[in-house]
Amino acid sequence: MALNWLNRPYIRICLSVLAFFIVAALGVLAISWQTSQGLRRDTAASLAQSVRLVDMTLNNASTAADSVQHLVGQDCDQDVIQALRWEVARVPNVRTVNLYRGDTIYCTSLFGKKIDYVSTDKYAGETLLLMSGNPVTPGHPLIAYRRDIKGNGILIGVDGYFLHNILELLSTHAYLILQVGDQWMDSKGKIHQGEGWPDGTRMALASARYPYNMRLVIRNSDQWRYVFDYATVSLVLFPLVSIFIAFMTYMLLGRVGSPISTLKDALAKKQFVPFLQPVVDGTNHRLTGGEVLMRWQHPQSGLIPPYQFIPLAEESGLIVPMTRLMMAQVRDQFGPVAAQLPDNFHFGFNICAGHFKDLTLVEDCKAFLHAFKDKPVLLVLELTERELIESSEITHSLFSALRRMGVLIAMDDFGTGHSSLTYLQKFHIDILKIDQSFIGRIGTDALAGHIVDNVIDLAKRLQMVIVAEGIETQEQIDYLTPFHLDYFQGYFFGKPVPVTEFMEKWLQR
Ligand SMILES: Nc1nc2c(ncn2[C@@H]2O[C@@H]3COP(=O)(O)O[C@H]4[C@@H](O)[C@H](n5cnc6c(=O)[nH]c(N)nc65)O[C@@H]4COP(=O)(O)O[C@H]3[C@H]2O)c(=O)[nH]1
Repeated sequence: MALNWLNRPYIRICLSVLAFFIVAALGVLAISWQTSQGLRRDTAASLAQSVRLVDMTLNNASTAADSVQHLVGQDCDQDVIQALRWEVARVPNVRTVNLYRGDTIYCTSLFGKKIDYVSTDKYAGETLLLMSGNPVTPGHPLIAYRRDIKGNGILIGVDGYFLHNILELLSTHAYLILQVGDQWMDSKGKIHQGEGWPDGTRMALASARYPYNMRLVIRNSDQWRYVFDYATVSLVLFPLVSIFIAFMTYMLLGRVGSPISTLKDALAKKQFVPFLQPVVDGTNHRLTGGEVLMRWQHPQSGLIPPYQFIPLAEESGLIVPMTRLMMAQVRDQFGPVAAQLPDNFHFGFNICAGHFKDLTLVEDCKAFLHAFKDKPVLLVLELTERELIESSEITHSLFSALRRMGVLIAMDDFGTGHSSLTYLQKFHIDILKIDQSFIGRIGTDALAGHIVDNVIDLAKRLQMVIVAEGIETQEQIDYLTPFHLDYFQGYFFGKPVPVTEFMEKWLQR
């Protein structure tokens, strides 16, 4: 019961929403950790790969330089020009091969003899220069490779197309650039000067062979693109898992948190079953009826006695449908074998104040008696003295309707409560059931015997049918016999048993 508050709708909704956000947050954390690790790994691999590919491209320039190195300082005759052109044709990625003296180019593969100025001081590490184009192909980027041999040397133009292809291919999840000195090329092949890279996490790798760096920037947009590309399943799965967990939380709180919901569930599954205890004639001890006592046939805990669930059932109002279930089960099981019941057999059902709120009780009693139309039985409704029924218009019309049908009313646990004579008369009580606590005192001491005598005496004066409950010993029977009570009930005659056992033991064949 202490956990009942968990069952309140808004608490259940709040906790379910909380469960949703906790699982979703864990999911977001897991996805972002997983993808950021993956992204770092992939971009580091791209960086290393880009350096390898740019090195390979520049190696071609170096190979071409090796081949024409012996021509450095020679005059620019046809053989030299031919040799330079031969390298352009032979070596991949190489666009031009030129010879220079000091700061002047004097022999080129493209134009043969040509005088042009070369700004040797702009070369990074005296080896590489990024250019956005040359006079022949302006706007077409290239990288110049220089090999200097004591003031003279070779300049090789490497096509920027290959380089920006490398950048483009390897920059799927980051902004990748090739940096030479203070110039850099982006993946579109555009040459920039100075800083100006986008914001984000930066990584860099320098070539071991040539004076350039590959740099990359992981932008926020890259992170998201990576998440959508590589964590699609998790992105779909985590919200679904979160919704499932929230749903389960809601359902479990509904069950675990509330014993009332557990009772409701048990009622829907018809786990409440009737047990019957015989009621015998006070003189000849022959079977005259049976009291229907409810048991909970729990799938895990086994048979649960009424004191563990009846109070909550009464408090929650569930006792009404539970009793209706008892009546229906007894009706359906005994109806077909009614012929085997002794004449005027009575069925006693425990009824609490909650039943007297509307007229469905009348309908239930009518249906019950109808099932025994070929071999009529008596129906006794037992009201406990501890919980008195309030007198109202509806209770009076209910009692009148019940009386018209021949239903008998018994006052259970007589002697323990506070029912007055007026009360007993107002509700037309037919039967008094002397509480077992009085019967249990028989033979214990002289004072106890005195109290029992008085209760029996009071019951007799009220001139009602009397039942002595809780008879367990022969001594109690011997004590009660001279009082000529109408009925006896107790373990001495029989304990409450399941319907089938009751039928086997007590019904005539
Ligand atoms: N020690 C001892 N006990 C004996 C003896 N003879 C009978 N009893 C027990 O006394 C109780 C008699 O029922 P109750 O006074 O109506 O008291 C019932 C009744 O108030 C309530 N109850 C049981 N079934 C229902 C039901 O269907 N509806 C409602 N509203 N209450 C029920 O639970 C109470 C307890 O039921 P049970 O545990 O079945 O306990 C039963 C029965 O097993 C005996 O010789 N010695």
